[in-house]
Amino acid sequence: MGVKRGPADMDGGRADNVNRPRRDEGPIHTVGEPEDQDIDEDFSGKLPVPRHATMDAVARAHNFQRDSVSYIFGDHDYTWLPLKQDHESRPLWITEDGHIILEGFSPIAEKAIDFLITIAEPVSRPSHIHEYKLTPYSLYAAVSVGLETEDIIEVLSRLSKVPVPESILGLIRDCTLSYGKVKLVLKHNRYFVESSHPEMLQTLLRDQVIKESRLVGDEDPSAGGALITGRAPIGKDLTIPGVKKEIPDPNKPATDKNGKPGDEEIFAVVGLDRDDDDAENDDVHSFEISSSSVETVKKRCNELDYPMLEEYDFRNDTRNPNLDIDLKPITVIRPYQEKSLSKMFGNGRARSGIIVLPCGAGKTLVGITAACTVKKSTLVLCTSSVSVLQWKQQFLLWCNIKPHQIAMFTSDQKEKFLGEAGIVISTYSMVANTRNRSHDSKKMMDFLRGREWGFLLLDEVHVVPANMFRKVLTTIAAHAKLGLTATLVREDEKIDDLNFLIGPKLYEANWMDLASKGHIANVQCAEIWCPMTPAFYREYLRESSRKRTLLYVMNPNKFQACQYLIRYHEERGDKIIVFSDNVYALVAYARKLEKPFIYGETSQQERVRILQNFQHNPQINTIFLSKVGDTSIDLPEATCLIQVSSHYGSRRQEAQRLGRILRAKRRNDEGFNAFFYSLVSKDTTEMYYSTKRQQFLIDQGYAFKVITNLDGMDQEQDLVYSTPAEQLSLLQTVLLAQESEADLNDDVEPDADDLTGNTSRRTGAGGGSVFSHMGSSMAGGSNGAKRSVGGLKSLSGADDMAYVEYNKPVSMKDKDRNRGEHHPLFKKHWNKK
Ligand SMILES: Nc1ncnc2c1ncn2[C@@H]1O[C@H](COP(=O)(O)OP(=O)(O)OP(=O)(O)O)[C@@H](O)[C@H]1O
Repeated sequence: MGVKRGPADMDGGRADNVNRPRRDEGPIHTVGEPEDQDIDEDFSGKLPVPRHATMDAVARAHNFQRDSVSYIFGDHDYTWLPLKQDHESRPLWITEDGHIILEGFSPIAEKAIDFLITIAEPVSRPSHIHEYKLTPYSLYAAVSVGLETEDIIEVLSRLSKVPVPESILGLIRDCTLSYGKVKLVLKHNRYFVESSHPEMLQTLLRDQVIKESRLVGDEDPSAGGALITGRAPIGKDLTIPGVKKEIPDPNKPATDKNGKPGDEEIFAVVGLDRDDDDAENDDVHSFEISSSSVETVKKRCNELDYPMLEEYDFRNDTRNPNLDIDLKPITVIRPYQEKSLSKMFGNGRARSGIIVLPCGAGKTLVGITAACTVKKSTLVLCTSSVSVLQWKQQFLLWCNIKPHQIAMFTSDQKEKFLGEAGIVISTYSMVANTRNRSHDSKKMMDFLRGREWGFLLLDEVHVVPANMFRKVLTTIAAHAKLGLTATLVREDEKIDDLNFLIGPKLYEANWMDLASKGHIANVQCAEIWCPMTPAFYREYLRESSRKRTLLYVMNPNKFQACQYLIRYHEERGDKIIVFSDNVYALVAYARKLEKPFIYGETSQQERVRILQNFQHNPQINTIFLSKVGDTSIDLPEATCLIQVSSHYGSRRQEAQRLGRILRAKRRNDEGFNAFFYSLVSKDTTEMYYSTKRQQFLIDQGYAFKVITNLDGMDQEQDLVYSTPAEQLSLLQTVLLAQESEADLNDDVEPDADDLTGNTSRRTGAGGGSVFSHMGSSMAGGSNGAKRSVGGLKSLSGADDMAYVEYNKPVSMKDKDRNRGEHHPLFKKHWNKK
């Protein structure tokens, strides 16, 4: 996807073109800017022929005339689609390949967004135009949260400016008709494939793979492998009380004459749940499978188009003892936290799946509230022992659990809870590790393995390798699983694995939406281009690739930009975190600028001392952190982040880093903005990586302003490395440094679990959004970067920038206005103020 390019970078001979980011790779591209000339020249007025031949044929059949901007859209020029007569009152287009383009400014956008995130994957959500994609998984997720085939089709038709293509209708029917009819149920520590449609089970059993996974004999030897038949569990009293479902008329406009939302009943299907009337009266049939083949069977069922739904009827589970746990009366969950949980507990049972919330939006409390709802023994798995401790503290903070009911299982602590039910918090590697277990660990594993867990809470699911999940899931028998993450992106493109290992994505919050409502901070993002000094650049062109990294990170102009930004923001009263993945640079910068720093080898005592000073001492306003600070450091005082070196093209790391300032305490102060700067050495490979890294955040609607010249820096006194002699001495030091100093993978927490593997050098293909590759004019203003000579004052909102619109202070009233109906399960925890 993206901007179509002319033959092989025709401007390759330009002097400033060394390692220039490709135009179609990211935000350093604004349609209409002089830099686009090469594209115009390339095409010399001729319009490119789309690669998608069928699409083109259809376009021709519709007498479609391409216009002067068609080339920007390439294959994604859908202007030929026949519009309905009253299209202006409808907010979206849907294409044959399942892309949905939504007008974010439509009066019914908010409701349409609720519907779309339930049925489709958000691809890109800048302020004015959103892009979504329908996929089989997103449709499974829609069914699993209660939507039905015809509801999806009808609402989509009502909202669409164009007729919903036949291929999409087919996709929706194929993916939704059989989904949810077959369930995976855990009973008495044994797994059963269950359905009220015996013919479906018979079909599955005709498959060789499933047949081989079946355990025959236990249930009734005389039946010779016949299905087990019983009554369906009754869950009716737990469903959301009657929202009347009326099938809406697809031809009725979505808004009324005044452009206001028309009849709201079309949206009633969102949040509506399958009623279990049918199931209640039905017999259910099942067969047993072995626990080791659960994953194989799930995968096979997906392939056979009978994806299994995992639900846990926890209220009717009398076998597993209840856990006396509830949120404290003072705990108040936020609207989006409630919404995400209502997707999980929609029909009074617990569905397994993944909830995606931005960094700092309170995933921990979502997990804890889910545990308080299930009220059965819970196992929480996180990525490091630091997080284990934090989870325990958060449980004790938010709910009434007694300390003896909550146990930790790490390399240092191997506790069991007292009583029949309780909570264990551990790390993925403690549970997945099979080698060299100590005696205590073995005993603890027997404890974990020997019981049924009501609830398995999986933190930071995006970082855990699929094979580690497999080990965990085959070792631990859990009824309901909830995965939590902020960034459902992986550079190794293994996200789909999570769908069948954990379950579908149940909910994904919109970052911009939460920022505009004051739940996370507004952030101004900027990429600062620091020219390499001639001497550094000469060596950069000459050196091997590893040394090159050191040269562009240690560029004296970058040092100066960093120093200047620190001064500027300290004077404004900001608290600043400077990130450097490269430890050599981290130490060099921090020492030169006389600031404290923390990296993998810093002792726990020293860390605590530095962090406490940063939080409470007005003299310590800047700290330097290596990647050990990417996650698990909660510093709500921080309001500015400067990145001097980062981990290649990792979109996830960029988002996690941004997360450090999203929780800023001052976020609700009038006009408050947090700042996120990436310092990038110009004309080096760093620019390419930087562009890749920003992709995820751009898809969330963040705008990266590219600043090519920091106003006022040339008049600044006492900047470091300001004389040629100092710069030369720095260059010599860098040239004498070991090549290994350029490594980014050697900085590990002493007790960290190596979960990530080495995905660092792999860079993902980006988010694949049509809009993220286009200029701000296309994406509604807030997407895409604008190259400009920027002053810092203008960055703080003085200029007419796209992101000024996020500066509005948010009153509590505004926040309250967005409340809808509450789910009965969480009503008592809902904001009582
Ligand atoms: N409902 C709430 N009421 C008050 N404070 C809340 C609520 N939800 C979350 N918080 C606070 O927000 C902050 C961020 O929460 P948390 O650490 O759970 O975020 P997170 O989503 O896990 O972030 P990350 O992905 O960066 O780890 C914490 O200080 C937490 O106490």
